[in-house]
Amino acid sequence: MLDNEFHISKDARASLVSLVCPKFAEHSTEKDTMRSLMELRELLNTLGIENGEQYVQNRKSVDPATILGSGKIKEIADQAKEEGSSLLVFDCELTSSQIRNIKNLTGLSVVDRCHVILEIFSQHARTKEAKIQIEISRLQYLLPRLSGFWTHLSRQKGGIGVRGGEGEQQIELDRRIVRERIEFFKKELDEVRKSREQQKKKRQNKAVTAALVGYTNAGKSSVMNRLCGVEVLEENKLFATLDSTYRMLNPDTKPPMILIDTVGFISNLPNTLIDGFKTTLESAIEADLLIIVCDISDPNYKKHLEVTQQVLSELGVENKEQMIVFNKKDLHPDPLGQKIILRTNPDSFLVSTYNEEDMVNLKASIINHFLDKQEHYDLFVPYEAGEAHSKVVSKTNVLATHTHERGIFYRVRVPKFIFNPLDLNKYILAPEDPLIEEFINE
Ligand SMILES: Nc1nc2c(ncn2[C@@H]2O[C@H](COP(=O)(O)OP(=O)(O)OP(=O)(O)O)[C@@H](O)[C@H]2O)c(=O)[nH]1
Ligand SMILES: [Mg+2]
Repeated sequence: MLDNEFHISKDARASLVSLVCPKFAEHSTEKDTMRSLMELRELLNTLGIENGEQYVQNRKSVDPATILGSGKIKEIADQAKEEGSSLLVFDCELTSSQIRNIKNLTGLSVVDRCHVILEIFSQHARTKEAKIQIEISRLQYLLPRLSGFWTHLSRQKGGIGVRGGEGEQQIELDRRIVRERIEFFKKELDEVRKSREQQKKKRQNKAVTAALVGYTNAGKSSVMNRLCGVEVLEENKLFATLDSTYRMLNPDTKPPMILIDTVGFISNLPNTLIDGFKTTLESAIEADLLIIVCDISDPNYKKHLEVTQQVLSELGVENKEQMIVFNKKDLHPDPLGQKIILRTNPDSFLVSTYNEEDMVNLKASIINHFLDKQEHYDLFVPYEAGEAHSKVVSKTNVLATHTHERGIFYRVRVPKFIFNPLDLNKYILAPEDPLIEEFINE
């Protein structure tokens, strides 16, 4: 059930296939396998594909030709056909020859977890950059697997009975077309990036940014909507958000504070996608603060945090300042467990996006986090320095002012990178200046 562009058809009914094998990462115990299968079901639901039975085999080692033993595969195929499935979805990555072997054994369409994730990304991308980036990732994923899909394609095109040689030629042709398309999209991407770089430069040093990151469906977009009073798409679906969205968190501070909503993470994210998504996550790489949102009501929340840290370290930002927001506390009615979680995770908050007070407090904490990082300056600006007064008022956070017969005393808070170019250094009062004492004690 793949179309000519190798998209998975929504009309397909899918049967899920997996294994428990001590030597296979993420599938070494029954618990791991089941957790991952649950997630695969969610992924298929997100695609709108009906999912049927799941079939799991316990194995000492992986069969290199067909992952599970060929006898078991045939048995699964018979049952899958009986339940009306036309698609086998393997909850692991399959090579081209594995896809081909399993397809030849079963006569069913065969896709893997990576293909499903790519399909969702492909459907949910909104901006031009994300669309191009995902198409490149999808084509790069397809390229080495074309021969695996090909018998299927030939059948779809009414090509039953094509001779082996003809098939090989066709695959070569397909590969060339795909390679050319990858090149084409890469050039397009370069163009789009150039204009984004320009926008980035405009933004730089004009605002401080915090990026909401974390596992898919944790509630990142909901936090963004509540804190910034906007309406970004929030949905009970995996990967509802694919493009970074920037929204003003607080326009009244100097510089203004901006919150960024980003694409969610997931375990077993294929490498081709991580590379592709570095672009989408660049906003997180550039952000001054990472706010990790975690769904505390999910029994696998620890695993989700682990995956999040893993992806962050793959992006090279694991040492950036972090804050953890444990969300959906309304679905986790265990006060003792909540206390333990907060104590074991410093710099963390427990919230529900449905709770207004929680959102007010969280917003204040984020704003204070930035303000606390700013430098304090005590300035004395003579009345005649008209422009300096307007710079102080418009570019810094004024904490206190006192008028004097010769000028105005200002106690301000502002990041160094904003203060230095303002050329106000000459008005800074030395800490021992008696004027400070006079004003502060007033
Ligand atoms: N019960 C409960 N549900 C919540 C809470 N916060 C968010 N949700 C729900 O969780 C689902 C996912 O929320 P999103 O904000 O779309 O999650 P996300 O992290 O942006 O997800 P992706 O964009 O897919 O990565 C939605 O159905 C929200 O309504 C909460 O505090 N409590
Ligand atoms: Mg989202």
